[in-house]
This record gives sequence, structure tokens and C-alpha cells, in this order.
Amino acid sequence: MTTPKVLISDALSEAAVQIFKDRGIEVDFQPSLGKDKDKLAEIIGNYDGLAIRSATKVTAKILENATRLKVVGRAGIGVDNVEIPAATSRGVIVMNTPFGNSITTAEHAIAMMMALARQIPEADRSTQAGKWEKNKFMGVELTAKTLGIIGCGNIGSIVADRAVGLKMRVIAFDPYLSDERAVALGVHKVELEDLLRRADFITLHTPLTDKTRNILDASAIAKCKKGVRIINCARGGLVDEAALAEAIKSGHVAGAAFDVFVEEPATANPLFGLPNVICTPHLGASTTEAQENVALQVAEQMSDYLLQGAITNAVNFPSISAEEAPRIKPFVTLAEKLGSFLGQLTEAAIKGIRIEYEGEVGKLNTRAINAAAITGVLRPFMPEINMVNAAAIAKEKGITIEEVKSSHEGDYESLIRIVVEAEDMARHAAGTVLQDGKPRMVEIRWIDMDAEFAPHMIYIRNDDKPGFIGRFGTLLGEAGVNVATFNLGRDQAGGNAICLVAVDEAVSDDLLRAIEKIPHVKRARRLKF
Ligand SMILES: NC(=O)C1=CN([C@@H]2O[C@H](COP(=O)(O)OP(=O)(O)OC[C@H]3O[C@@H](n4cnc5c(N)ncnc54)[C@H](O)[C@@H]3O)[C@@H](O)[C@H]2O)C=CC1
Ligand SMILES: O=C(O)CCC(=O)C(=O)O
Repeated sequence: MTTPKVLISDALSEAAVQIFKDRGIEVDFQPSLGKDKDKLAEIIGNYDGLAIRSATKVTAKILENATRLKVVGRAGIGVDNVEIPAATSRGVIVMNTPFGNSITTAEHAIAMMMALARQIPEADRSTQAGKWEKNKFMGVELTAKTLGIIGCGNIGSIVADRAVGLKMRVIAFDPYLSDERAVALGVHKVELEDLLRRADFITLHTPLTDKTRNILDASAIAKCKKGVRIINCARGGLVDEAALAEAIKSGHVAGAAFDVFVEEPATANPLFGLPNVICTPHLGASTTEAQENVALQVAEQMSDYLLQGAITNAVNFPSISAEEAPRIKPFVTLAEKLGSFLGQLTEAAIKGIRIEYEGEVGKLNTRAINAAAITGVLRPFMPEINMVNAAAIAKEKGITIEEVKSSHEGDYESLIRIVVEAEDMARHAAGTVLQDGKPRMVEIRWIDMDAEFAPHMIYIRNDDKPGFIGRFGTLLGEAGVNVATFNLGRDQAGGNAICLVAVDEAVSDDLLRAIEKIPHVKRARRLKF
């Protein structure tokens, strides 16, 4: 394996650099590169991994040049600066660090709320200007005030916990917050309208999605209690900035504290310059502790993936632990090759793929193995498919995917059988991985086999009649094709037979046609693995 190479294109803590080096990964640390998209596009093709914060925009265009890229690691939570569908379709795993900066960000929201309640930034400016305006800065107390949390996930829950400690009444709107969790947090679960009507302070902690974009628009803001203060340390775009600016000017909203903006970097914004508006430049995650956490975590996760195939916190692929990865890997290879065998033999439209697991393999995490099987089956039709996008592509094409596990103990400790239901017929093949770690095909159309996969193979279906092998061997010899391995199987003497031959080079169309003309041959196909 060649040494993987990682580019860090944002200002990550240098702790990440050390981790990559310690794990034997080559690393280029270019903390300002993310802002230079042309340069990034120019050099991204040299790297297997890209570690980022929020400044680097991983667009479809950048990904087009990322011919070697296997993983993008976001040292932080939000992955809205990565075009996930484009990464997925290129087979690039996108991972984040969902917890490393949550406390820090929650603390920033609390700090913003306190600063807002007591107008600290403005009082500071006035005092340092020598004005001593003691009567100008009348604040509000937090105790017994109602804090409305929109989005009560990791960060929202920490905010709730701190606010309860400040003796606030905490209400939350989050469709995914369970009643039990709300009780455990000391939070009252409410509908959005109720929250707007009751809250003295509103803090947002949802991701930016089609459902949350402008969740506080002009009409929502109008429903808020007069004098409400609004804090956004989640994502720009959750609040309609222009509508909020109007509501502040009219006095309906008493103040706002924003860390995130629709346009970032924010150099001009409707909120700038308004009274009791506090702005920070997306500092939510900016503490030494949080940055160290996320940098270490992302570097470990990326290294685990590049070196061992372990997947943690990927937003576009199921997790595979470092312990599981080496056990799963040979079965991933087997499933992809078995799937590829069936896919190459299928010409009619595929309606469904069933993956059957027998024995020990069924106890493993089979999601990656399923993805490999789907990839193998569909690649002859869709060359762009990969393990990351396979399930999504199958769904999009209306191909049903079924997984069946049985503890049935057959001849093998582990067996994977793939059944491809196509419009003409169902095709099936099964395989196993023996002690040598190599995948083997052990059954085709219910006929026992024992064939290793080779880069070039010929598959022949024939009647089990004398004379076939001699004629076939002669044809190959006359064409100068060298046979590496030769495997035969039949359901009964004189019945249906299958022949799988590994050859040193791809056979020509003419040779295939000649093979098909041998008496009793029903089908001959060239296979590539
Ligand atoms: N300012 C900064 O520097 C930082 C900002 N963030 C942002 O904070 C946000 C929240 O992060 P986490 O708490 O870690 O995420 P999370 O996924 O743990 O929580 C988000 C919560 O929002 C809820 N939600 C989703 N759609 C909703 C809707 N339509 N209405 C109400 N609730 C909804 C979800 O159910 C979930 O509980 C993310 O957007 C993240 O990018 C995170 C870290 C730093
Ligand atoms: O890396 C940063 O400073 C931004 C953090 C952030 O917004 C996130 O983790 O979602």
C-alpha cells in the first residue's frame, strides 16, 4: 500500500498534523488554502484525504479534480460546506466530529445571551470611551425568564442544561425530542407557535435544512413576545436577517446576538450597526479545547479509514469499527466479485438484489458487505457506482434490496449467496472466504464449484456430454490463450454443467463465438474482475 497523503486546507489545530504523522500518513498543512478555490482545485488530485473546517468549500467542481480522494474530514459539526451528493457519487466518504465542539458552542450561546441581557459589548465601548453612562445600560435578569430552544440536539441540550442551572424556564421545540429526554433535561416540549409566544429569549440550534431555513421569518418574529431577544449560534439562514432588522428597529425585538450569517464571511449585513445587536465572526467552536478535540478526532477518524477501512461518523456511509474492518474486508471483496459475476451475466433489467448470509459472516456488520454486493451487480450497467452511493442508486432505480441472514451451518463456516432478480430470470451464485483470506466462488445456479476469481475468466454453461473439454482446450490453444485455472461443476452426470476458466488475457469476441459453437455449449461469456 502506498503511503496515503492528506491535505489540511483550513486552520485546524496542529495536533491533527502530529496525529497524521504518528500514524504514518504524509500530511500537507496549508491552513489558508481553503480560501483559494483555484489553487485547491489545482492540487487536490494529489491527496487521499482532505481535512477541513468551514472555510474550505468542497464543491462538485473541486471534487471533479479529486481523482485520488477517499475521505473528507470536517473538524466540526456542520458539513454544509461540502457538496455531499457530489462526494457520495464519487465514492468519497464525508465524516464530521459531531461532539467535539458542542460544549464550546453551547457556552458561546450562553455567553451571547448574557451579553445581550446586560448589553455588555456596548457598555464596554462606552466605558472605554470615557463616557460612564451608568443609566443608559439597564439590563434584564435571566432568572425565571423563559428560554425557548429551537433544536434540542447535542448543543441545544447543553444550552438547556446550563440555562436550567441559571434558573431559567426552558422550553424547546424539536420534533425529534422525545418526552423522556425532555423530562431528563428539565425542559418543556412545546410547539413552535407556543415557543414564539412564550419565550423571553430564543436560541437556535438546528442544522440549516429546507425545513429550518427562515424558521424565524417575518411572520414568526411577529408572533414573538414583544421584547424578545434572539440568539443564533447555529447557522446563518435560520433567521430572516432583514425581517429581524426591521423588528429590532420597530422595538418589537429587544436585541439579537448572532455568530452565524447568511453570507460568510459577513462584511455587510442588515443587522450590523443596530442597537443591542451583538455579532461574532462564527466563533462558536473557537476555543482551544474544542479545536484540539475536533482536530484530534478528525485526524484519528481519517487515519483509521485510510489505513484500516474503519468508518466513524460518516454522513454518507454506515460506520465500521477498526476491530470490524479487517474481518469485514475479505467479505466485502467477495461480495463485490460475486455481485460482479452476476451483473456481468445479466442483460435484462434488474428488479431486485437479495443478499443471503449463512453462518459466521451473518454476525458481522453487513451493511458495507451489502453495499459491495450492490456495487458489484450494478457496475456493469453503471460504471460510476461505488460502495458509498450504491444503496442510494439502487433506491433511485427502484431496485429492491433484501438482506437475509440464517444461522444454517452448511459446508462452510461463512457463505454469502447473491440472488439477482432480473426481468428474464433470477441468477444466483455463492461464495466464501477460506483461511487464506481469498474469496472463492463455491456455487453457481445451485451447482457446486470451487473457483478463485482471476482478472480474466471465461464462463461456460453446457450439457455434461463427452468431448467438450477437448474441443474447448484445442480452441484456446489455437488462439494462443494460456489457461491459469480450470474449474468444472455439474448438477448430475449428463446434466447441466458449468465451466469457469481463468486465462492470462481477455479472450476475443471471435474466440467466444467459436466456443459457443462447440456442440452442447449453451452460453459462453467473457468475465473481468
Ligand atoms: N457556531 C458554530 O461555530 C457552530 C455551529 N454549529 C451548528 O449547530 C447546529 C446544531 O448542532 P448539534 O446540536 O450538534 O446538532 P444535532 O443534530 O445534535 O441537533 C440538531 C437538532 O435540531 C433538531 N431539528 C432538526 N430539524 C428541526 C426543525 N425543523 N425544527 C426543530 N428542530 C429541528 C434535530 O432534531 C436535532 O435534535 C448545527 O447546525 C451545527 O452546524 C455547531 C458547532 C459550532
Ligand atoms: O470550524 C468552525 O470554526 C465552525 C464550527 C461549526 O460551525 C460547526 O462545527 O458546525
